[in-house]
Amino acid sequence: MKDIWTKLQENHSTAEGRPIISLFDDPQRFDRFSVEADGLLLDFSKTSIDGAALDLLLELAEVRDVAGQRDAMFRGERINRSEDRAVLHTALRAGDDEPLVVDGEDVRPGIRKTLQAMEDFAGGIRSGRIATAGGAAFTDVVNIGIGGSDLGPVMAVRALSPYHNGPRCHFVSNVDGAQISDTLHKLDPRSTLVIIASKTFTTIETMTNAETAISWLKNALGDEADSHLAAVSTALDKTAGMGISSERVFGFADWVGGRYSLWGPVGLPIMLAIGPAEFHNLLAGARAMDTHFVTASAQGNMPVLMGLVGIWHRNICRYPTRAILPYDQRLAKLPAYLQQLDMESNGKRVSNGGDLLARGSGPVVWGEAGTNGQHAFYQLLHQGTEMIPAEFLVSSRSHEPSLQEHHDLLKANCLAQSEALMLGRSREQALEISAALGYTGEEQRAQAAYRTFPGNRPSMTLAYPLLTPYSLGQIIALYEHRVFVEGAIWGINSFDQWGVELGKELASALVPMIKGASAEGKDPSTISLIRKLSA
Ligand SMILES: O=P(O)(O)OC[C@H]1O[C@H](O)[C@H](O)[C@@H](O)[C@@H]1O
Repeated sequence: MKDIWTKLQENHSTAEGRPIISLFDDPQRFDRFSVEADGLLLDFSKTSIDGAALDLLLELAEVRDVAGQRDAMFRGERINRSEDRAVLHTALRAGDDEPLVVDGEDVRPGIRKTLQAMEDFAGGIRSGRIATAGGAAFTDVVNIGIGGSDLGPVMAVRALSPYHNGPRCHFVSNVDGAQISDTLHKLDPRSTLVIIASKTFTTIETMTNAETAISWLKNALGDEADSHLAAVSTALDKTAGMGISSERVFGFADWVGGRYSLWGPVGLPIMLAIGPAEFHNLLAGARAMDTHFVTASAQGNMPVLMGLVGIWHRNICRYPTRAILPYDQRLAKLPAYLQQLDMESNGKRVSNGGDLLARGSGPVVWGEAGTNGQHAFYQLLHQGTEMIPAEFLVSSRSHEPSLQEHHDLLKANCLAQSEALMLGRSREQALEISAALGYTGEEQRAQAAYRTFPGNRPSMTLAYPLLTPYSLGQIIALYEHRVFVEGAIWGINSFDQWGVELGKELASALVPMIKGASAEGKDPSTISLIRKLSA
């Protein structure tokens, strides 16, 4: 019997060259190839997936037991096999009283306690009750962290700027002294709170930046610098070693992956910026998406369908990348956030069991806020030699009602792009345009070729009412679960990240060589580069 992958491949080959627009001969196309959940709409009708392909994809999800794997995650089973850990970021936003036992212990009371501690602290800083060494209210917060201890808060704080009513938040991630220097330069240590965020509290970039920031505080405040510090980590022994007092440390457990951690203490800058009540709305949005993911049938399940479209594009159409295109300037950091979420989770070449994968896994994820991207790389999307499935995000309403003209233009541009990608412009139309411009003969042919758009390029559009804490929570959780669905189908561990280790080890060994120690044993390229960089 043919396996589903073969059947999918055959479906694809048979339909090769069929215009996506022809699929709309089916008047039900939009309804069947879109899904709504709690105000969100995901339209994937502008893809080459037809009814038979969708049925096969749904069968694939069933054969791969996506639902069973999902339930195992929510139950707290140790699905992160290589690190022997549960995966329970969903528990941070569950708001649920039913016991959830991990390692013989109900984790719910601890989650509630930490959330309460975050609220007390954030509330205190925001009201001025927790004051600076000089007795004033903090005006600025600097979050020092990298990867999962940076990208979530950076993305969400920026996304939710209309809700900011707390201290200004700044972020330092890169070990490049330029970033911390540029950040601290514009701040006053006497009114600045520094949060050191690191799950492991060993990450060299964060530890180096933390030391620099602590010295900066100490130079201005002496022994009182401690009252301007807080930490977020799973390694409470290490935070104590840095001299951060325990009531300023917000812990979390190792069953929260770094790139899934903004729902707990790593989200402290978000709570400081928008306040505990709005932070709860962020959690509520994610919780609603969790409930949808757990309860909706596969046919109407947004993360499942989004994941299946991803599988179709990656494994059946063999497109190596996907573009994230938010028509929402406040989501400008979403592509960077999703790069870590998706590529660190699913950029794997071996299965959960340690065998080489038979087919491609996670694609390259990249993107930029629309409309800026239109004036940069969309040329390639429309007329380049690569096919790049595009994922548009756009809201019905904006936070700027007095600037309605802007939002109308934004929406029109978003829809124009998915339409142009799908429909393209035929050679006949292009010839007519060239003729109207006065070109004839060979020149008309060439001018028409420049103006021809092949079309038939797939896209999905995620539409949401307005970018609020609630809808942002829904959107992030949607993408988390989409990554989960794809990883479950590929049979990989989406929750480890061994691929980042080798570079870290080699960097530690190279530091003395950069400082002048012998580089003997290194390859000739590295030796020559050390010499050049030491000059
Ligand atoms: O939070 P930390 O322990 O400092 O880790 C920060 C980041 O660095 C690591 O190298 C991982 O690749 C990321 O998954 C992680 O988010």
